[in-house]
Amino acid sequence: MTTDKIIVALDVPDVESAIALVDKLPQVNFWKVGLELFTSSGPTIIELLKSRQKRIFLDLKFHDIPNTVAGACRAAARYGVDLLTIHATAGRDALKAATEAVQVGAAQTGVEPPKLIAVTLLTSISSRQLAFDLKIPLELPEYILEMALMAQEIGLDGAVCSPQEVVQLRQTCGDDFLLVCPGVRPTWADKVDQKRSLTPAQAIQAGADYLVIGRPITAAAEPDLAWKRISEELTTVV
Ligand SMILES: O=C(O)c1cc(=O)[nH]c(=O)n1[C@@H]1O[C@H](COP(=O)(O)O)[C@@H](O)[C@H]1O
Repeated sequence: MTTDKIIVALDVPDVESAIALVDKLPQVNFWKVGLELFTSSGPTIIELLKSRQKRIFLDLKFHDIPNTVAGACRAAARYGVDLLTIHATAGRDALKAATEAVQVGAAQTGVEPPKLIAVTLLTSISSRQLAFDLKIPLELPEYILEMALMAQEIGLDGAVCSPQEVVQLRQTCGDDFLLVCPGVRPTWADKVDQKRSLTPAQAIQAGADYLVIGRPITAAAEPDLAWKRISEELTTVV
């Protein structure tokens, strides 16, 4: 089912709000725990999601020296989550250390290692910001491709990119490389801080493996209605 490709971002301040949302949307099978929720509540939310048989994307976007990243990846992999993020800009050595560390961590608790995916360039960054603020001299699509190819060469399972880059990355990185896309906006939702977005139907059509959607659902007056509208949109995708 196409709705299995939607990961809903649990960007809420505490466990109580998170679980209220999870219970309000029983049809959602894949949830993302990110920096806000994990920083406020720690692994409790992981246990609660697991007890409800949910899949989990632990989005902690590690970005540090290889030794520190490896330690964090070992710890995260012990939880038995499905997806885990690291910034590609942590560099080649940190990415390599992370790929080894998730195997070690998972083996320590006898769980499946998470798919490790590299954030290529945050979807809140525009071409202009890439050039003028970050001083990256490459064109944005080329920069994203370089980040994804480095991650793939090192052995990561996939990349986080905006839906606008999916066609190019799919062509170059092939079908086995996971492409996880935030920055997804139905036509009726506000883009807010997302700079490189497409609609859910366009993102799936482009070839995204997963769509990460937060506020269009979680900040809606009626989250279940928002989910239903997105699910209906996706039924139009062939
Ligand atoms: O790694 C991510 O999930 C991520 C990467 C990125 O480049 N952009 C991005 O928005 N995200 C996450 O995706 C979610 C998007 O949320 P909404 O903008 O509310 O749909 C947030 O939880 C972000 O932390």
